[in-house]
Amino acid sequence: MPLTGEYEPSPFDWASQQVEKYESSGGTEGTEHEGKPVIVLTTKGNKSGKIRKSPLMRVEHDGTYAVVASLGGAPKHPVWYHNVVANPLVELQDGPVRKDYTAREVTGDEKAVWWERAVEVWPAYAEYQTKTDRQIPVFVLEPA
Ligand SMILES: C[C@H](OP(=O)(O)OC[C@@H](O)[C@@H](O)[C@@H](O)Cn1c2nc(=O)[nH]c(=O)c-2cc2ccc(O)cc21)C(=O)N[C@@H](CCC(=O)N[C@@H](CCC(=O)O)C(=O)O)C(=O)O
Repeated sequence: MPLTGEYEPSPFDWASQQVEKYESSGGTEGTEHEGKPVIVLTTKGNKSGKIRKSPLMRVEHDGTYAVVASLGGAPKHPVWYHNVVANPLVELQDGPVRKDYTAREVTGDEKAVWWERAVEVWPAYAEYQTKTDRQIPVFVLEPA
């Protein structure tokens, strides 16, 4: 069941413009960042109830995805993290395919496996983690 509510574009112009290009092209344009694949995560605002969309690096294994709340190694989590914690039912668009997923934050060995997969796709994640004491969260998204 798709998330419903009023869509509020990100105030980060490059992010909202990438979402716009991604969605208006049916997932055929705006699907990369520095040559690497990107997905669009749709979440429900945990305070406003608005629909929020975040382009994120694509980390996938056997039909399961992971999203990494890195925000470039900033001291605080991206706010979409709090949306997912509050409302684990999310949507993920990968190219032309958009589906519902249930997100859960992973820890320990399971996180280590997904972190390795994430760094393989986007090595900068490892660098981001060295920039902050914050443990960069990873969610695994399983088909809802
Ligand atoms: C700027 C802020 O965005 P954010 O949710 O913190 O997310 C910041 C970034 O993570 C987000 O822009 C990502 O898309 C950036 N980004 C990546 N960010 C990552 O964290 N990981 C990635 O792998 C990643 C890849 C990526 C690739 C391409 C690209 O263009 C951007 C990429 C934002 O949207 N703030 C809104 C509020 C958004 C919101 O969700 N509000 C909630 C309340 C949230 C709360 O305060 O609890 C609500 O509506 O209820 C505002 O200030 O009005």
